[in-house]
Amino acid sequence: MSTISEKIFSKASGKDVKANEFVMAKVDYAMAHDGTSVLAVRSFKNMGLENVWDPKRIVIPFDHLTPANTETTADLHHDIREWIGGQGIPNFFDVGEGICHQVLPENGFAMPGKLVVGADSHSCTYGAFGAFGTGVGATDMSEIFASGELWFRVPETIKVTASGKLKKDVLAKDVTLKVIGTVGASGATYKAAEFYGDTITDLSISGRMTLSNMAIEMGAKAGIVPPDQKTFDFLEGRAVEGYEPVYADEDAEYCAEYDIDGANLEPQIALPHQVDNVCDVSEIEGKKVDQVFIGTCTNGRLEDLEVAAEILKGEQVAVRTIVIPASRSIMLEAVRNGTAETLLDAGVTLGSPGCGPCLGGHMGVIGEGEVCISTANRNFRGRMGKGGFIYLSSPATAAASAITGEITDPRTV
Ligand SMILES: CC(C)[C@H](C(=O)O)[C@@H](O)C(=O)O
Ligand code: SF4
Repeated sequence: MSTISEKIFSKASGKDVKANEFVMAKVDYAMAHDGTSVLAVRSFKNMGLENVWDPKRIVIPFDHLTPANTETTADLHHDIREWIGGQGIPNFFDVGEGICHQVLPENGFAMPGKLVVGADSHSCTYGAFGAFGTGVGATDMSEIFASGELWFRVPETIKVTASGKLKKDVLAKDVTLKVIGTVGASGATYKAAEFYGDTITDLSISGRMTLSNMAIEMGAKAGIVPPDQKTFDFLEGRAVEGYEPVYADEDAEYCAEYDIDGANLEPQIALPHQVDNVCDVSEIEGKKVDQVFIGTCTNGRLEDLEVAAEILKGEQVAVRTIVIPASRSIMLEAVRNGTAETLLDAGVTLGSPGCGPCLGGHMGVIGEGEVCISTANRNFRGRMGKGGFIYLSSPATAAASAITGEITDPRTV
């Protein structure tokens, strides 16, 4: 009678464990990016350590401030590159390769049954593949760099079931926002979520990543989709090693259960400045926007760019619209299949793969009082620029709003 998390932690700690037990767990893959590796490496060196536990199990993508925005960033990138070279870490993804949470799955590091820990809160994205993916702080990451292990309290699990076929232009992001609006921004604090129901199994891998990615926005340690044939097909020829899918037992214990009506779901939007401040897009249609941003580890995948291109085809954007593919391979595919051309024809600014303006560092920061509709996962006050207002939506709603210059239900354009 175990949940997926209890089973993964049992395997990772070598003993049968239940929710709320403390365990020392062996980490399968450890990730830090340009932002957090700086602190993790500093802490690693402060411990007087020389060599990491296993270079092959560490993955470092540069994505947050790439290409470097200031001399300070360039210097930090330089120092980390040197450290990576010195440690012989083979899985280094430099400027332009993409966002960590896209790069790891694309390169087969996110696999069913594995414990994948990242020094970034959205490491829960790997749950889309049936892994226990979770974020930790940079100093915890330095412990993993040193020993390959970290202590955890095995989380209790909430069960979220979404049923019914989604209507046209209602996307994975709308399901995700509905889940967060229902559970609340702290409704799953220190718990894991497991996602069930035909709405979820019908989602593409990309859509499942959107859902798992935002598990942390309801406080969850992990957001796990049980692996199925779609997962195995995606991992075929990609997984870096063998894996064993893990499923919950029929009589697994959940601390709370939520049901989502997928069939009657409308396009959703999160209003400033809280991610669970969610309503139907139709309720706030007409609100003027200054900028549209389509990208991030939540919605910067090919499918998202294609949805936007389909809506923008033959149209012109009314406001500045920034599209940033989540990885180089996505960008390449978008160039090859004409998606990039359609977007550029419509007046879009195409950015190089990475986090872009998601956390207000560069490439589309907004000004005082400005409104941005974004496909990202967070709309905290000041996140994309002091005094700005962020609305979170699907790429369809964002693209429709780009045409009109105001928040627009994608079914009306
Ligand atoms: C910079 C990093 C630590 C941060 C995170 O952990 O989430 C960032 O990726 C974010 O989305 O705010
Ligand atoms: S795209 Fe945004 S949410 Fe995702 S890792 Fe980068 S900064 Fe964090």
